[in-house]
Amino acid sequence: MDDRRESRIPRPGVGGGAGATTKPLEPSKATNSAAPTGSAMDRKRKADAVSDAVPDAKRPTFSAGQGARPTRSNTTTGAGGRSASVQQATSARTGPSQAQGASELGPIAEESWDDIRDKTGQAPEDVLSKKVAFAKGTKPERKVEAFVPLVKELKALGRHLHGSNQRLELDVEQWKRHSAELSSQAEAERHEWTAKQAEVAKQMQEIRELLELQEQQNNKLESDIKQGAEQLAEKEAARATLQQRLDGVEADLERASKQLEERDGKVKEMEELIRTGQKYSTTLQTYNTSLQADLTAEKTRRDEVQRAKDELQGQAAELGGRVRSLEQLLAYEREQVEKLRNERESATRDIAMLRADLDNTRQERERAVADMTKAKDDLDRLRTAGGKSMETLEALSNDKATMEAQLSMQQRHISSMREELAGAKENRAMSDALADTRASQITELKAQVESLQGSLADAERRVYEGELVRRKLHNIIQDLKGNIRVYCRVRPVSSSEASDSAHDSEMSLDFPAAGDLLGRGLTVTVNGNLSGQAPQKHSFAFDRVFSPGTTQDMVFDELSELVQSALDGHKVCIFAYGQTGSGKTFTMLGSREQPGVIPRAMQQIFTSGQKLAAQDWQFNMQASMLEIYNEEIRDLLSRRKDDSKKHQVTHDSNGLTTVSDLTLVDVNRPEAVDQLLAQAMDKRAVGCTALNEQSSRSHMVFSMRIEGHNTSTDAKVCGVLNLIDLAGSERVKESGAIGQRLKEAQAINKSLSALGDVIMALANKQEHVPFRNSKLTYLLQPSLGGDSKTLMFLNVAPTREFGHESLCSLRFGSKVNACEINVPKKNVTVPRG
Ligand SMILES: Nc1ncnc2c1ncn2[C@@H]1O[C@H](COP(=O)(O)OP(=O)(O)OP(=O)(O)O)[C@@H](O)[C@H]1O
Repeated sequence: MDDRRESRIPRPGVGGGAGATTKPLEPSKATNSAAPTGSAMDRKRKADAVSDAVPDAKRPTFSAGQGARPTRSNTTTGAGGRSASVQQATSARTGPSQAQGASELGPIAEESWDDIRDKTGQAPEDVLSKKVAFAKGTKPERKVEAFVPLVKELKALGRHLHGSNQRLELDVEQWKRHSAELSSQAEAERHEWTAKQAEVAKQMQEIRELLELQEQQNNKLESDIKQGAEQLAEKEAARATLQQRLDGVEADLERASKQLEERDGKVKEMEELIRTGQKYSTTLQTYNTSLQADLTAEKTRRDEVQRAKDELQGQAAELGGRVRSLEQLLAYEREQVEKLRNERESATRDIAMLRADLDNTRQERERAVADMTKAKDDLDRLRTAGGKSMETLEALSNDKATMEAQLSMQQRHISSMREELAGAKENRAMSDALADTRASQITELKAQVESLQGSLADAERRVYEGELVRRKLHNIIQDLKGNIRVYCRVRPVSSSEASDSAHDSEMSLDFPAAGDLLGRGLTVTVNGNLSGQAPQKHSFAFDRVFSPGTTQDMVFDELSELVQSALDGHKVCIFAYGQTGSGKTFTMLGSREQPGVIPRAMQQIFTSGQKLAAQDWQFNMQASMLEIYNEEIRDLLSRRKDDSKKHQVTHDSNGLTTVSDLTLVDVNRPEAVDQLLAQAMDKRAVGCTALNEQSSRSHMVFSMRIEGHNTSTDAKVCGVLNLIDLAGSERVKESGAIGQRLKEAQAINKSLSALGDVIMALANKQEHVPFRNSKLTYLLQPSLGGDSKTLMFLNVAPTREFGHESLCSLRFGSKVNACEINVPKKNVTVPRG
């Protein structure tokens, strides 16, 4: 493009007319072209400087950078030529005037300024400033002569200047033409440029758009890359965390395996636990499939267990009977053996006597035989002597006959004795055999008795285990159902009720003696409202029913697992509800001789905590105690005398409750809790009512926060145990309350009624549950509507006198039992690393 433009630019100079074209001018060439002009040209230009000064300055100058414009060096390139042409042109145009001047001045006018300058080396200024001085008396012709060279010079200079002027005018014209040409070219080029610019602008726009697109894509790519990098970093972090966890798990595994090695002795126990856990997990899986089916299955199983239990108990009773009859048989057999042994001994004695008799008889016989032989000998001697008298012979014959009779008698006797002896021997053999048989029978019976005793123990153990399984399954079902558990406890008839005829001490409650509802059901009989109306029976079933004979120990046994779960990180809430004087305080606090749930729970928590220390668990426990009296919270552990502070209840998102400005005491042994309880009981509002000498006039809340940390696994648990003794509901009319007592009773009844409303709303699954209607319900909110394991003791008085109150309480208990709360949740943190 530049080349094209340069080629169109006219170049003034020698042979260069207005339309003449020149070769494109390259800066290097332009510079080089100036060089060969040599110093002579430079000198000439210097000499021209004065004459050319003005016109040259007015001439357009070009620079190589402007392309089309010839540079000064360009003009220099053709300087010689241009000067010559200008001179020629000038001389051609100025010819007449010069000729005219020559004609006036004669030969003076023929010399040109260039010649003068070359000859004299003068500059125009030198000529113009020349002064001519004459000595006095110089002749005018001399003076004229003196002026002639100066005039010549001045004329030559004048011509030169005129020529220069004409040359300049020519140049100006040329330049004007050239300029017009250039302008049109420039205009064309400008159009071209504008079009090209537009095109370029369009292209630029396109490029810009492309760039923007590219930019957007780049940005997108960058953000993708950034995102990818972030994801990568996240993944890397996750991987690192997982690696850490893996390392941690590996370390844990290593530690665990070491611990396993160390705790080899506990393996059996753990295996047992694992087996039980597997059993539970199988059962739980079954339960998860269908709770209802599981419930039925559980009922069936429980029935089966119950049947099995009954059967086993029957078997046990039967086995016991059999054992007893076998023992009797054994005693009889022993007697028989003893008898036979005696008989055998007497037979042995008889045989010895018979043997002695036999020996005697044998000796007598031998003697008789000897006598007979002697008599025979005598007879023979007498016969031989022939002379013996007939009398002697007869006498001898008689003797012989007698002796023979004696002999045969003795022989008979001997044979009978022999028979007797054989019989006795037989008897003895028989009794020996019988004794052996009896002895083996006795051994067999003994083995039987032992095995029966074993199976009896086994059956008893199975019954016990079945009962344990039943209870555990029941607990699991309760947890799965998320119900509030209800244990009903009936207190015994008090001595005053029994002795005072003013009281109707007849029992209003019955308990099933066998069957499915054994230990779970009860029936209340209430007198008809109208006189003559028959008493009415109402049956109820709860998670557990404790009849009046149940000891504190037995009651606690039933809830110790629940208490234990507070150590495992659960929130546990146990509260006692019932009419005044029904045994709530006795159940929760008890007496020194018969401690209740709170002291026993503390004992268990501390003992279990100590046991768990062997497995590297450390526990930190904090207790607080408050009472809600006339709808105001009071700190029972505050040591301030005038504790008029207003306490506010707040619940956090984890369901943990905080009461502002409440005294928290670190406890690490049960005795410390005993002291706190004693201190709190001193402060608690208690009064005497017509129905209870030591009636609690406030709701008392004992709260213990248990934080556990396993130093080897870094696992953490945070459990809460809330144990609450509510004030008793009462009929104001019957309690005889007036004044302050009346106000207290009204506040108590109001808050209990608010509790009833909350329970109803929960049971009916209402959207709004009015927890905020009383301090008590607001405080219990996480236990009633949250994820606590909650148990309510329903305390009931046993006699007909309180039949109606008992019926109300039992109905309320049924409602509570049907209340569903969230499934209890453990608050456990297991380390990630
Ligand atoms: N299971 C029980 N065995 C023996 N005595 C009991 C039993 N339950 C309650 N009692 C006795 O009955 C009386 C009233 O019991 P308690 O004070 O515990 O009732 P309460 O429900 O707390 O009454 P209130 O609501 O008025 O405070 C007490 O003397 C207590 O010792």
